[in-house]
Amino acid sequence: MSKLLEVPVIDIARFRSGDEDDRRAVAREVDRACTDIGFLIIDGHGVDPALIERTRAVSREFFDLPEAEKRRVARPRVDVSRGYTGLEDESVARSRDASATQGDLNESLMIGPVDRPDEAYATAPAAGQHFAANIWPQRPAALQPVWTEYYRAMGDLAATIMRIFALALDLDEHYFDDKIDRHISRLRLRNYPAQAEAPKPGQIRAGAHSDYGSLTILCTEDKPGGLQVCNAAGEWVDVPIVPGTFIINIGDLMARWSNDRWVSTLHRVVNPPAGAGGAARRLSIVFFHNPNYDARIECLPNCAGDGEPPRYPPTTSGEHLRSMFVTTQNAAAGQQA
Ligand SMILES: O=C(O)CCC(=O)C(=O)O
Ligand SMILES: [Fe+2]
Repeated sequence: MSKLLEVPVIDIARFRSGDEDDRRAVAREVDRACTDIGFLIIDGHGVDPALIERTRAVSREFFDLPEAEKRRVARPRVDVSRGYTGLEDESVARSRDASATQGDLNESLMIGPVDRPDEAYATAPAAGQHFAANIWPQRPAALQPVWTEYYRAMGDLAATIMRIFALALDLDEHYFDDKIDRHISRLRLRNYPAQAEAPKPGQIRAGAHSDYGSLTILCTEDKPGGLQVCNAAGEWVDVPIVPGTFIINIGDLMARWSNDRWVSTLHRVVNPPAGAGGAARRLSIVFFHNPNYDARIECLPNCAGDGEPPRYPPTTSGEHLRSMFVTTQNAAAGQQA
């Protein structure tokens, strides 16, 4: 079978409520998408569209506030991935290429876990800053409750997807359950403003990068200047926007777990064409699902074999993520990690 070169749409309702054959059929489709392109679009996910709309509305309201007010909830340190990051303060491409210095043309606000596990676990030395307190803006007042609800909904959806992943990797469906039950995921809203001035040479909305964690759940909108992925033929292809769906991609930890059977694909967000005007403003709701900080990330038992040794040294979710967070921040460059 030739490789998929475009991102496929997969209906996961058949996994959520189907019989054994349906569930395995979904897992096979997902395995192919993760092997060939690392991205898929999911339909039939069961998330309430009204919750998505409310999340979008409160977030847009936040980004419309004056810059000085947004800076009041600024990200405090490079290793604390919470709060507001301004336009050009970050270069995600640096996660893969140390020489990439152009600031990304988006601003963002992010939170981490909204439900704290027991205190000893949350404050253990290995927990680092992964359970740092969230930094909530005062306005809009509805942002905290709405984002909290959205974060929980994404945690549940990610748990379902991780079960599909387990089946797709020929593991017990519940293999990942105890590795994600205290997940250190982040919810990040990215606002890509319309571009009144031409970007600098080489500067785009989000530079080429792969995501760092287990999987990402993206809800975006159909605007000029969108998401592209680099397929197995080395071509940048647009990810289609299908109303009512989420875009899912696997992150580096899933690639490491599967010993590169699955690909953590390079992707980027390109600029709108010159003259696109105000219509080019784009808002993405990005949920980065990350396993428990102490989850060991090492080649899965069935992903290595004769002639196929493990390609990566073992690490933990917490350590891998910390090292990626600190390499991509411009505003805080030079600050201690
Ligand atoms: O906004 C998008 O479409 C993608 C953003 C992204 O890749 C990221 O935040 O990691
Ligand atoms: Fe990304």
